[in-house]
Amino acid sequence: MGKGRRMIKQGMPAPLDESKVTRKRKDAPPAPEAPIKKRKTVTKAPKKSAKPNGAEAGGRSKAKPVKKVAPKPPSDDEVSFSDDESDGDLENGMDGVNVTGLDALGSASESEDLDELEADDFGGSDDDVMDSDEELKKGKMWSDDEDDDEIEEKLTAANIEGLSRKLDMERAIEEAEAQAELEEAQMQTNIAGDRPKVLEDDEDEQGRPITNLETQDLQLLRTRLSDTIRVLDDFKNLGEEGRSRAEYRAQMLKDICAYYGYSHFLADKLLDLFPAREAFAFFEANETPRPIVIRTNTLRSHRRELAQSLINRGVQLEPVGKWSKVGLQIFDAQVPLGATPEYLAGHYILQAASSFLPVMALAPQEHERVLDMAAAPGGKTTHIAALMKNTGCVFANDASKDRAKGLIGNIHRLGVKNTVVCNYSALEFPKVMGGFDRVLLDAPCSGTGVIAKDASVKTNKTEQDFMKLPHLQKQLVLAAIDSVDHASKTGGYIVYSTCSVTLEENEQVVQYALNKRPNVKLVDTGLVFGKEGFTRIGGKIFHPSMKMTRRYYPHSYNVDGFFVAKFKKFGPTPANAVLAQGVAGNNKSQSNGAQSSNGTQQEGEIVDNAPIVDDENEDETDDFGGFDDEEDQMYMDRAERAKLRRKGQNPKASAPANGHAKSSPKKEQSKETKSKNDKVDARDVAPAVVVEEKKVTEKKIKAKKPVAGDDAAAVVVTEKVTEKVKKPSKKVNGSSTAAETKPVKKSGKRKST
Ligand SMILES: C[S@@+](CC[C@H](N)C(=O)[O-])C[C@H]1O[C@@H](n2cnc3c(N)ncnc32)[C@H](O)[C@@H]1O
Repeated sequence: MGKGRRMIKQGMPAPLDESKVTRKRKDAPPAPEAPIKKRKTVTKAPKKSAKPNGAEAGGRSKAKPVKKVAPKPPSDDEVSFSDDESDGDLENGMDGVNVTGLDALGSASESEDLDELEADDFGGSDDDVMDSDEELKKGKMWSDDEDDDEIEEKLTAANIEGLSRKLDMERAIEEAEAQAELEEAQMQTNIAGDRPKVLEDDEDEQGRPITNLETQDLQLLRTRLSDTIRVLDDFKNLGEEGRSRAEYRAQMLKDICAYYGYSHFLADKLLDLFPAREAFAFFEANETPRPIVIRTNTLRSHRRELAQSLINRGVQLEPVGKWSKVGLQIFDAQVPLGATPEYLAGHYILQAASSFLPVMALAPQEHERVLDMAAAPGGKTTHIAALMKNTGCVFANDASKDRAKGLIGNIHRLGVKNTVVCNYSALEFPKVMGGFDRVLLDAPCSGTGVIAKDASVKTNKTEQDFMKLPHLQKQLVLAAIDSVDHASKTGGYIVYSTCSVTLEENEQVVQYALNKRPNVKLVDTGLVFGKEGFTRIGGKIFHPSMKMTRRYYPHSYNVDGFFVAKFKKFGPTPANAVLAQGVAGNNKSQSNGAQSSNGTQQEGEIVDNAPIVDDENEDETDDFGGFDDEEDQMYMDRAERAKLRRKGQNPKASAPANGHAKSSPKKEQSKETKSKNDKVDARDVAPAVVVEEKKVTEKKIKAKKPVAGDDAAAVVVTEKVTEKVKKPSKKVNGSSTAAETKPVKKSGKRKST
């Protein structure tokens, strides 16, 4: 038995061991009161145990140590949003999609329910809790960005005292729980090596096994679950004769539904992701809340100063882990964390640890232009702005006007000054604006990674949701890719993230993007922990580079379930992208594509088409088949003439600087002898040409739907907005394309010097 999950450090844990899986607290014996150094703030009272699915565990009367109630903070993402937010706000394809109560969306967000702060979660004192003086003196607790020499004991002394008292108390509770569990296991579990009798012999008239086990008998259900897992772990030796693995798996599925209260459909989907034992750990971890974490807002404070202030207010905390320089894990708070003076002054934001990860992967740089496509309530936007030190420009967009209000609130509270809030469906990008150095798409999702926070996900997700949501996510990820400037000097990156663990919303979406956009490739996220994305699972095969994506699970890292993928865009968006989608799957190479193991293509995984091309061998093929050399040359020549005119020279009198004669020598070249390099030049030069055509206009950045009165005014700025330049139709592969648009360089771009 381990310590309560709220005490387990977030980040890389020890390998999974069932004995360490948090026991359901309903099973916990009454807390031994005597050995505990009782603190005034911790009240103990017997509490009725509850079924994991939320129902009362009938008749079971085991008491458990009762929670210390911390005042609930006005969770930053909940304050301003109504649950009944109209779907009309979520345009384009969101209708009828059962997105996890948007309040819980983005584990992301800061919706930890502080009422959950229970005393019995503060257990344990295992090694990974850094609380010793030794470590403190070595300066291990505070991150590299802080001056180690200044990690004074005075900062931590109060904290340590409180922590160690709590640890003593929790250790006693955990030991009692562990002992009870051991005794129970000895009584009820088959002795290792025996073949457990798990499957029922009796069958009903239709030949289905009759389950005699009362589903209400949680204890027996749990025992059977653990026996089933033991058999599945060692089927050869422990499986009953004449029984198949599938039968055991079916039994496990049934028991999981009964024990944890999942729909059959969702439990089946989640079970498919893991080996049996790990699946059990996953379901189990979803029954306990993740630790409360705050992110220091470095625009207004330093982590050390913030920690000191909160410790002075009686908050027990420590750095979230070495992987973050700004996170603080809260173990106990005697003040409402959402109403401290530090909170109100914007020194921190309540934010789940996993929500740091996409922004860390995005790694925005100072002076860049960054788009956060689905930004509300702004946990990640404000993190991005802080990393950029309020320089450059962040466009924080959300389709929900109500949620955008919360986003604006957070932006103001945290002192963010480089951000423009907009209210579009992200599907409208890059039409609204393009050419970003980096884009974050923290996509709307089913929330299967945040079940601990929103248990309704267990039952309210339907098969339709897992069709509609991925469909939207796929469209959004293409919009994200198309909004990035592949030629950005500092960036050219797209990060896609969800707080879901399903394949449909993660690897399949990423694979779809790879298939549809051969001008992107997956790159390392730079995150120091996380499991590799799947390259092969359940008959599905994904591109080998998928292992560069990262998966996070509650049972592995004690963080919300999460997925992070990082793309690098290395070529312009194919002019014929839309056409390519139309004819997808017909032909050509599968270099980015996925195939099922039997070689058949699967929906959303396969499609196209053009091969991936590295920057280096861009000259090998015209990947997108959409460049018209003559037309490009015309633009280049026109740009050259305009440039000369600007310099006061007569373009007719002098030859263009690039050596092309006015009449374009390219026209004289035969198609066969055209250099492929010319095409690359054309791509590079084309945007500048458009600038010459003065198609960039000065506009008010569209807070199309004004979002929040006075607040909105503060974040709406005047910017130069990209406009599209209509290009004439042209032939691609012999067929006429629709009139295409060409992204235009924005002269308003504020670049790093
Ligand atoms: C996971 S939440 C974003 C959390 C946010 N990134 C944060 O860290 O606070 C997903 C968001 O997507 C928004 N959304 C849903 N559909 C959208 C669309 N088509 N375009 C833009 N935003 C959308 C929802 O309103 C929701 O706020």
